[in-house]
Amino acid sequence: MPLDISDETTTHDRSDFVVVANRLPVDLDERPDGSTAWRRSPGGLVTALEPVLRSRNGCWVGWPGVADREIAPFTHDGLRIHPVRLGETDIEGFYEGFSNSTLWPLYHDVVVKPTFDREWWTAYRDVNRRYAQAAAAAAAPGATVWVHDYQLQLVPRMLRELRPDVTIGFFLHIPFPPVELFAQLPWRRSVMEGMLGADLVGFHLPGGAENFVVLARRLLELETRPVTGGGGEIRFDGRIVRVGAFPISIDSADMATRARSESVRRRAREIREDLGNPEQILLGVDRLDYTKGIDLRLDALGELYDEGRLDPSRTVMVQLATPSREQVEQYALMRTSIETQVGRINGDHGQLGRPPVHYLYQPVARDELIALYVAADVMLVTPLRDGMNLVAKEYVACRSEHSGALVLSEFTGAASELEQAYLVNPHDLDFVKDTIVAALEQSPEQRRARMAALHAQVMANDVHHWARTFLDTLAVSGHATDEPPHEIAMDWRLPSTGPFSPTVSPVLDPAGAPSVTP
Ligand SMILES: O=P(O)(O)OC[C@H]1O[C@H](O[C@H]2O[C@H](CO)[C@@H](O)[C@H](O)[C@H]2O)[C@H](O)[C@@H](O)[C@@H]1O
Ligand SMILES: Cc1cn([C@@H]2O[C@H](COP(=O)(O)OP(=O)(O)O)[C@@H](O)[C@H]2O)c(=O)[nH]c1=O
Repeated sequence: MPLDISDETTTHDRSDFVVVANRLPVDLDERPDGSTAWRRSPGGLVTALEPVLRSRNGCWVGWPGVADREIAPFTHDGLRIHPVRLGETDIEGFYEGFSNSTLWPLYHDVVVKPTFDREWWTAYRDVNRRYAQAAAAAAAPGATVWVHDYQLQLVPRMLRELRPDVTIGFFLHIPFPPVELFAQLPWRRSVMEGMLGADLVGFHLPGGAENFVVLARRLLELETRPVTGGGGEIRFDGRIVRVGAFPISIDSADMATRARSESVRRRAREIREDLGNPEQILLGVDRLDYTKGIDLRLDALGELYDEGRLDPSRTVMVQLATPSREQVEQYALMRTSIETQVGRINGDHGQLGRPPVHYLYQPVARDELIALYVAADVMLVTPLRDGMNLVAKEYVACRSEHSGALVLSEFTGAASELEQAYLVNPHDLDFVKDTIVAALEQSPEQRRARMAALHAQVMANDVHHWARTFLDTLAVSGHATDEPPHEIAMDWRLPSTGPFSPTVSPVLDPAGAPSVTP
């Protein structure tokens, strides 16, 4: 039933632009002495959306990262925040369970086996309803509400029921899987219908958009129309839902400016000294997640030292791993396994005070991270699957002088744009090893040519461009009526599917015959 928004006493607190995401941009840090402070939340979604919200003066609806805290709306560092309360059992069923032990592995190519649990689904549905209610309360009449990511796929439809007056965008930050994988989900129909509550559904890559349209046709038997270049239109519930690809990015100019600052340059020199002035520094920067391929790059490095192809006194590696989803079993297992690998390499190849692998399991502050990007000669980004991977773009943005090299997995969204990187299949260990050596040994001319092309790409396609193209398309998509789907110019699409198009369903059926029963 639609929500009554006529209450004059509350409408002044409502926003014309509302971002809804599982996490707020800041987490509440509860310290052992009982004091609290707000600190930046982990992950690329926050990195990307924070500057967008800041420039559009909207409000952010999300969870403050701790259980059972009732916090009234407030402003933090110029950002308007609307916290959503989650209890311990919500966190277990909705966040650790359905979001991160069902959807996350399913959408990332079942890198680990997803668990299908009916109680988690109930928790997911209940918590999605709470987010929809919070968004409905925060949105001004006729507002634009932008819902984000796999944790909140039911929110668009629930929100539309509460607030038919608002325009709703939905963006998925992780890969959207092919039909064969998605069809495993027992609640596949409800999830699809939840997302179809939006006026515009966005993905990083055309492959994800195409998978979604194919599913709408085959699973829900909806009328769809593909649009040249990926995505399309879907007729659902008397409306036209648009679907497209919008590759996310970073605040490139801000990153480049910070990287050029004297304080960051000085810190980069100190880091090199602290590491014992090695000739070359390799760098990995990830949330500690089994999708990121940290283990694979350590395997490659270990073998290169074992075989004498790299000298541990001349080439060292820094691996930052932000703690992530620590209550989920697979993450705890991955941590143990990575730390065993680091210990093995350092045990075999280190000297007193000179470990070849410098490993930190802690979040690292922004300026320290940028100094590490500036110090690193080769950046290693080797996920098995990743929606985008902003770390790759951040490293490139920091290389205004066109130095350094990026080794990048083909299975990241970023690979479709960063074609001048050293692209690798992370499963091909010998190729990864050869590529790391090639990146370290590249000539200054090769280095400059590759990095100049990469840097130009990232500087020209920043996060403001991403937000603008999505929101401009949403503005013309909102409240589309039930006319037959028509050909539209998708000039906001990604121009190419990149070197490898991993998420396109191989069973795309132009005739549209449903082969999956709902
Ligand atoms: O909130 P957490 O469970 O701690 O996880 C952090 C975020 O991880 C994921 O990030 C994704 O978004 C990035 C920006 O689009 C993209 O570059 C990356 O490839 C994705 O993995 C997750 O999707 C977010 O919801 C989380 O906040
Ligand atoms: C390790 C580390 C990272 N960051 C920042 O986190 C994001 C990571 O975004 P990405 O898209 O690469 O991947 P996920 O969203 O995590 O799946 C990026 O902006 C990093 O700069 C950080 O601030 N501090 C850290 O220690």
